[in-house]
Amino acid sequence: MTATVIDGKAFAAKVRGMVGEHVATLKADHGITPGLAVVLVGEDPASQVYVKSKGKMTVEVGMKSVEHRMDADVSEADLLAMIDTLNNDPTIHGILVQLPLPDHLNSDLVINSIDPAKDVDGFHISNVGLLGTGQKAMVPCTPLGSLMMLRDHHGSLSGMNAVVIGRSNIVGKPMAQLLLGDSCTVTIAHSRTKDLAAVVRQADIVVAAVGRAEMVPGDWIKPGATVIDVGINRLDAPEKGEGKTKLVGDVDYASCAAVAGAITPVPGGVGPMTIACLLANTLTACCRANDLAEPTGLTA
Ligand SMILES: Nc1nc2c(c(=O)[nH]1)N[C@@H](CN(C=O)c1ccc(C(=O)N[C@@H](CCC(=O)O)C(=O)O)cc1)CN2
Repeated sequence: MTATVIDGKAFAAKVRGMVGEHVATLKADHGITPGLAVVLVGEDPASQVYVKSKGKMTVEVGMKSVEHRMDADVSEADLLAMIDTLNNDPTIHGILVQLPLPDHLNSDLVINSIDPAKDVDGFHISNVGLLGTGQKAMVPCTPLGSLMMLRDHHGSLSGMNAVVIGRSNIVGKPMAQLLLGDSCTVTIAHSRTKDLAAVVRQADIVVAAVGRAEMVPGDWIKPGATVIDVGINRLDAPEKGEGKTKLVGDVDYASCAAVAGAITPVPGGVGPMTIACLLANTLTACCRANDLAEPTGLTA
């Protein structure tokens, strides 16, 4: 079997198109422009690229984009003061603090200082609790994007066996909650799971979010299963030339694609959906703040 490749780049472009259309209607009918503020602390090169990309795409869908760059040694008090200002700014509907933060900052404290209604990352403890209890929440972008691709590919996920490899607060745990919400039978596996291969072989849906390059081989995959690869790992690629690198996921793509029914590539799979869903979440937050109908097909 050769798997269908789920094209996250194309899907993300479609989602951004839907967001853009809804934003145009919000402006025309209500005079409202959704606003997203992104806070970047320090100079991590990858974070700088992601933040730049977020700003560009925010403007492309017609939203207001604000970027705040703070020095790597910024005090926690100054960062919290910045978030407080954004919490109280009526033109800002979404606030995101780019992760990871430098070690001297308490990420939990910082995230939990964001107004939960503006927490477009869905990382605030209130949103975690709302999602876990099946209530209306802001949903983390990477799991939301993965769910959208799964729904698009399968229609209903009801009754499917899903195995999520990885138990991070950002991907693994919310992904499991979302799959449960769509009536999957969900297993969360991790580095200490006994006989991980046997657990993964039971899955109709495998979500690999373990952060280890090419960890899942094709002989762990049930024939015909759908594989969502959340990993983004940069490896040296001397075969491409001196000093060159390449991106790989958490699954061994070639061997998994030979067995799976469908698979997301890296790059071009889940990654682009993360920013598309950030824009969708900002739109959702703006609609909720203004008591307007939420966009359909862009929420969990
Ligand atoms: N506050 C947050 N911080 C971080 C998040 C997040 O969701 N919220 N996620 C990641 C980084 N990230 C967005 O912030 C992100 C990662 C990857 C991609 C992406 O499109 N990747 C491409 C490859 C890009 C490349 O060539 O390097 C792909 O997979 O095709 C978008 C966003 C950590 N921090």
